[in-house]
Amino acid sequence: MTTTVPSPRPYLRVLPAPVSPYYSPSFASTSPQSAPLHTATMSYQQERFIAELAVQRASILTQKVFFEKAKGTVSKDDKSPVTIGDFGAQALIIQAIRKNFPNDEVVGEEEASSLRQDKDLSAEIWRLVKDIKLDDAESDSLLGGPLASEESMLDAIDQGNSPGGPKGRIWALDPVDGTKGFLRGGQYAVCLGLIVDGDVKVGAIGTPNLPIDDTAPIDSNTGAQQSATSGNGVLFSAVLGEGATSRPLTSGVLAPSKPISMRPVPDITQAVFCEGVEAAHSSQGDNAAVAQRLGITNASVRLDSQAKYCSIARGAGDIYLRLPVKKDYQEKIWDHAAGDILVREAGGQVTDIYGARLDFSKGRTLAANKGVVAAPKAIQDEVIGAVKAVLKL
Ligand SMILES: Nc1ncnc2c1ncn2[C@@H]1O[C@H](COP(=O)(O)O)[C@@H](OP(=O)(O)O)[C@H]1O
Ligand SMILES: [Mg+2]
Repeated sequence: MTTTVPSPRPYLRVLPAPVSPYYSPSFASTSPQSAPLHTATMSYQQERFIAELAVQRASILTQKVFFEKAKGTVSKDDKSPVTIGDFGAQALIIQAIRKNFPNDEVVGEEEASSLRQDKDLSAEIWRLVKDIKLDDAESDSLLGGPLASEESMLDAIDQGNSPGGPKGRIWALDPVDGTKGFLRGGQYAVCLGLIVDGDVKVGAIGTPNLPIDDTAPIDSNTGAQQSATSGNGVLFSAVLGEGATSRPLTSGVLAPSKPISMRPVPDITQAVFCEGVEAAHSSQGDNAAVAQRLGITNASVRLDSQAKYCSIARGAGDIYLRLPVKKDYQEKIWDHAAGDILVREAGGQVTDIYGARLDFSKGRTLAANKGVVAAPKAIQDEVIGAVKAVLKL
């Protein structure tokens, strides 16, 4: 690295450096107006830091809801379950973005119209949201401190209404990705990505139910039987050109981070592939046919949410297959932005079924792509070849 690293500032709060040689602190400025830290090799550090803290704070809320029995489920128009976790986490994260990057737009999964109709649910979410804070006061105030009122919470949720597109700075936010896993008691993820002029630059993902140990093996039960004291929870992040990291989720200052990378796959038949739990979201039959064509004998690891991207990025799996079930389904940018940059910065490729990069410039959906295939760079072409053969592309 050739740039001068700015001296640590008072707001730069991470836990004490471990003995590990991997320690790499985040840098941020107190406000977007302060002296820019952006240099050729230090770009987006402030965005990464705020994204990590915001995801960490929202994860405190989702974990609280996760361990409560009644998750306040209502139905959206598309009948997918929405919980108080989704709404609360979206409000908290958008507040943090507005505080630090007031001119940025947000493409958020949720909108508050149904909440405005359901006063009881709105009040219940507000009771929860108003008490959520990082237990480090400085970190919390960097994110804007508590929201002022129930109305400001609803307004924050509605600020996730950007149409997206090819120009400007747009955050893609999935406050609780894998809602079905969340309700089932399995994997879910709090996901935030920054897209600049159509290209993902920053990603942060909180996975409260993944093991902290990057080398821990995963299987389809990973994340089941969570307890409030099981001590799991990981915060992943990446910046374009700066690599990918993981660190334990905490309830205050950021923990020290470690770099992560995909593992080499010298023999593709030994690869482990991940897919979604929900058969409606990707074709498990086609995924299996691709694996078979590649000679993979290991059973698939089924995980909800972008925990799949996280798992392959840290070498706990190798390939992520999301082959379409419905021809006309357009993947949503918030389901992939953070995972895309995480895997690419960990040494992988993320493409659609044709081998084309995901195109985040098309609005709220990946309108130019079909399905998702992610793998280490060295084997991506081989995987895409198998996908094309199976799908007869
Ligand atoms: N027919 C479909 N094909 C692909 N993805 C779909 C889908 N219907 C819903 N999804 C998306 O799949 C996401 C979950 O992915 P996965 O199955 O990998 O856990 C959902 O996110 P939410 O849970 O945030 O609503 C939702 O946006
Ligand atoms: Mg989602």
